[in-house]
Amino acid sequence: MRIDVVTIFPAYLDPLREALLGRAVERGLLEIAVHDLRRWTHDVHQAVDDAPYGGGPGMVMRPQVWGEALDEVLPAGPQPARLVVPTPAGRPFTQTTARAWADEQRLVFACGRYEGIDERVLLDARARGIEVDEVSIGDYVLVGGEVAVLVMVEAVARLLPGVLGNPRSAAEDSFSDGLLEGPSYTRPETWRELAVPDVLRGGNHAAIARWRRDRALERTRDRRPDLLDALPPDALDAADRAV
Ligand SMILES: CN1CCCC[C@@H]1Cn1ccc2ccc(-c3n[nH]c(N)c3C#N)cc21
Repeated sequence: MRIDVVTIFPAYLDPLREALLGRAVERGLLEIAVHDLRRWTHDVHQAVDDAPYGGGPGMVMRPQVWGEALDEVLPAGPQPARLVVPTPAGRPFTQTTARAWADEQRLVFACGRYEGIDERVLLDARARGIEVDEVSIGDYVLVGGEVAVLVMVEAVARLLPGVLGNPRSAAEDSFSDGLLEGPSYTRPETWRELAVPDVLRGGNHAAIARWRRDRALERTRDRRPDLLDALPPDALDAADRAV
């Protein structure tokens, strides 16, 4: 997979060079290119924004600059690509989204700032046959799209073959079965007079699996009952329903 990110703050994306993702890039498991949007300005001030038509607070990002940038970074043509535009007005970005995008050959992220990007940029991309997803990482307001891109790139990249040391991690993590993950423990057996639950030290794998499922069901019911409601009818067996 190749990932391109267009932004006026390239340094915001430096964390993509660190740790797990940095190693995955070094190993050639994915490519990441970050582009400074000001590269496609032509004026001495490198202006990327202008006042909004219709008035209102703040500024809007200019279509000309974004159009030239995306013409170069995301040329229409045979190679399928998906343009992702983070916005608080977007559809929710979920683990399901991450899984779907993990199958893409190319993802291009357009990081807006100010009040956002002129709508015609998205209309033009769609008119050129490019898939455009406007997505939000949560119901709160950020200052720009860069942090959302860090979140989404990590969520997608960790699903790519070979990126995680143990492929079971991605298969078994939170949301994989529609539930939140339960509590985890490691050594020592007792810490500040708090003991690891006996079942986890007992070696009975069936009992451990049952205990973990019960804790995941309890936590999901307590913190995210909406996830329980969204499960398919046959997702919970009698033992689950007794929790
Ligand atoms: C505040 N300011 C005026 C109101 C509109 C948004 C704007 C700031 N802003 C500009 C570009 C941009 C992109 C994403 C987000 C964003 N916020 N919250 C999310 N879950 C986001 C995502 N994903 C915010 C952005």
